[in-house]
Amino acid sequence: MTRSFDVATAPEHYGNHQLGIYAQGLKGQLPELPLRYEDMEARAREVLPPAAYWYVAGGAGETSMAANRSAFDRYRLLPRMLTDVSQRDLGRTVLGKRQVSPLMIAPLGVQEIIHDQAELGVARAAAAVDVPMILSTVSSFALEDVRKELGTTSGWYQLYWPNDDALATSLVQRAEKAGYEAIVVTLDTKMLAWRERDLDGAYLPFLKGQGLANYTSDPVFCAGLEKPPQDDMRAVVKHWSDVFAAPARTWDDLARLRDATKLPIVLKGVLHPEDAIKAREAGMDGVIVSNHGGRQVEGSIAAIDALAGVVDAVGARMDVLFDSGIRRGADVLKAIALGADAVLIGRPFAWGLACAGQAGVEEVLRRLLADIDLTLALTGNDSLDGLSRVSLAP
Ligand SMILES: Cc1cc2nc3c(=O)[nH]c(=O)nc-3n(C[C@H](O)[C@H](O)[C@H](O)COP(=O)(O)O)c2cc1C
Ligand SMILES: CC(C)CC(=O)C(=O)O
Repeated sequence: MTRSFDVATAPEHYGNHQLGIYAQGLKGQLPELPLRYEDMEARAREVLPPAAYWYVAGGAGETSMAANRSAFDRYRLLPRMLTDVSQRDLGRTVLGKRQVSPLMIAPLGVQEIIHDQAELGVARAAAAVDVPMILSTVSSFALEDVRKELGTTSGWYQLYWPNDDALATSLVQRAEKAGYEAIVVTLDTKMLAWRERDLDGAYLPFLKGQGLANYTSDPVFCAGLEKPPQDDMRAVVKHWSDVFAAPARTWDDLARLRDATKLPIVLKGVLHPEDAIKAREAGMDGVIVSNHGGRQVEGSIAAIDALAGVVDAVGARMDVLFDSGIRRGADVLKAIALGADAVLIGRPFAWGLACAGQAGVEEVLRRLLADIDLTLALTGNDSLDGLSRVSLAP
């Protein structure tokens, strides 16, 4: 068996020198990035303006966000002993392509509020560790520019499906032309939820024109403006808010989107098994089980609790990915044991970006990979593909 995550990419942290991790102290590698997730978030809170910090940290209320974490504790790994774990394989096959690990970068909008490098820095970090990146529609740099930074690493494009079909087609076809390998359509954000943290500070970065690079670089979007975007930002924001929300969309509309691109389409924000079946019937290639990190429906089911139901409904026929609450290696193993093909990393990389830009994101991903690998070995497994529900306590 070949080891697909090459630890040689992080020899000073890891590899066959695990004792070295402790001797050296990972903190010394990047002092501005604390090791524990909570400390990393606390450091990000110190460096970010309060409104930006809360935009990332906040949810629609607090309980679903908390449940995304506490629900993980109800699933417990059941380690096995005396198996040969000298060679380990962290690879996963997603949409028919082998990835070196199960990690993907989740689509996070307006990264310029976190760090000047924004999506360009994240793409460079993703490329350094070969973790595929999903780029948000509401990004701070145009999708073509971000794609270039990824080099040979896979990129997927996340579509916020506008109410204008011509604009949707234009965005999707630009993504296809730029070399993105799949389209992710986010379903759970037909409108922004009641988010007290942002309402409190009257903070919505898009209303200041942030995160609109994919729109202002789009010919169809610009055709709806009287002046070039740089000459009238207020008109850009007004037009954006007119096209962004599409509350009337239903499953029937997917056929037009399916016809607009040859790329595989993955629906993000699916929690109900019957919606996963509808996705399959509509010719979709995968679903992402997610509650948007607790940012949309306060009181919703914890995402990890929705995973097994969706896997049982469609897992044999389409890819099922997962996000919302992944913070450490054990979380990744649990999601895979429950049937996820891959997992998306959200807020952890945002804190890495806030604390140390590209280097911070890279470090977050490397640490997570090291933790996944160690947890895999210590549970007696030599490959993530070998995990199943028997890897969890009954
Ligand atoms: C600041 C922020 C911005 C986000 N922007 C988007 C977005 O543009 N498109 C999207 O599909 N999801 C977006 N999400 C949701 C993430 O893709 C992902 O579902 C979520 O972060 C998972 O939760 P976790 O980060 O707590 O693990 C955003 C999340 C955050 C925190
Ligand atoms: C434009 C948005 C709705 C961005 C987003 O997905 C989020 O803030 O959660």
